[in-house]
Amino acid sequence: MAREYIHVENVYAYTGVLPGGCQLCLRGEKMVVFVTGLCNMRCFYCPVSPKRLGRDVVYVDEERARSLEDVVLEAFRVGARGASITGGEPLIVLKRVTSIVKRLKEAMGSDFHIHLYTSGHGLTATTVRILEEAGLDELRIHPVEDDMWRVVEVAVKARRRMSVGVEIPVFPDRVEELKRRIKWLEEIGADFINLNEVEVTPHTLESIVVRGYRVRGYVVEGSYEAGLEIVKWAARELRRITVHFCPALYKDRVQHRNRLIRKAVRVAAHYEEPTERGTLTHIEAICTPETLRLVEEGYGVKHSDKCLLHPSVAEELKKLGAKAWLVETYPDSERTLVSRQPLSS
Ligand SMILES: C[S@@+](CC[C@H](N)C(=O)[O-])C[C@H]1O[C@@H](n2cnc3c(N)ncnc32)[C@H](O)[C@@H]1O
Ligand code: SF4
Repeated sequence: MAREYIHVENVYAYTGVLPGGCQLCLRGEKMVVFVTGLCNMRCFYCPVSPKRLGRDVVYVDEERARSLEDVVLEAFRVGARGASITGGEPLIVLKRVTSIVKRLKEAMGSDFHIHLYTSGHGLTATTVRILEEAGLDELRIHPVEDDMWRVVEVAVKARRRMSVGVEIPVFPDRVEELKRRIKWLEEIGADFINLNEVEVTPHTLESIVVRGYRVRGYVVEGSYEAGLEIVKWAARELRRITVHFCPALYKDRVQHRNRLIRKAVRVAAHYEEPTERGTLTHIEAICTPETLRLVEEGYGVKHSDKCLLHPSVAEELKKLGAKAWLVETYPDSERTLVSRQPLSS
């Protein structure tokens, strides 16, 4: 009998039980810990920004982290209920990964769900145990070369409680090969495979196109249809393994936006208003006796020669003819500017 198959256009398609990490990610409750930009692979489709790839730097969401405590602080700040650890190749800095996993579990509680991405390069039964003992909940392997698929079997055999699966971009000319691989994954007892719609960035465009793929917008044409076909096939043919397809539009629009919204709501200062896009707005006004009065009444703060005020006083400022701007920023610690418009317009 065929299994249930769930498809919400541009959100997801899956059969089986969604991996724990994906369930939290759907709600924007996972923070992303980029543990190093170092990587010994050279995937032609690698989406990691050239600003990070090859550099041994740590970021949490979009913030640079310089210590373990920076990572924990961000988890508290955004109210994360889990984390995904990625890179570069996280296993190159295994010690850093285990310290982060242990510290996050200690600070956020044992229910805080942590998954790790790896190409599997250098992954052995010992590494799997080390990761599991640190508290890792889920391992997602991206076998970059044909002979690296066997690493998945090593991990499945070595794990005791951790969930182990594969996560790879799905190229439209590899559907039949992937079906064969997924059948094998089910046989060896892997828990899931996540198929990503292939994303294209300005720095991978050329290397993707020279291999004969067509690009539409920022994805490889046919990747969406290939992902859906594989999920439908798995619902019909397989019994146990979860097969999940994650469209790029969903990742970009929903996942990222939900994460920003959660962060904006948590970090907003008393003069900032979170928007439904996950940004923050405030009013920047030249300090005058009137705007300083609004500061004293609790609507804002004085910042050098400017008053930063809550958008709820916009109408009053317009009536006063105050020189002011409506400012929209991202909720990051730098408050990266999105737009700045005169209030009167
Ligand atoms: C960028 S990698 C970094 C972690 C690790 N080096 C790895 O390859 O798994 C994180 C995830 O992105 C996926 N990925 C890589 N290139 C992609 C692309 N162009 N589109 C969508 N997903 C991609 C990988 O399969 C992996 O699951
Ligand atoms: S293994 Fe991961 S980080 Fe390294 S090049 Fe490939 S996709 Fe990029």
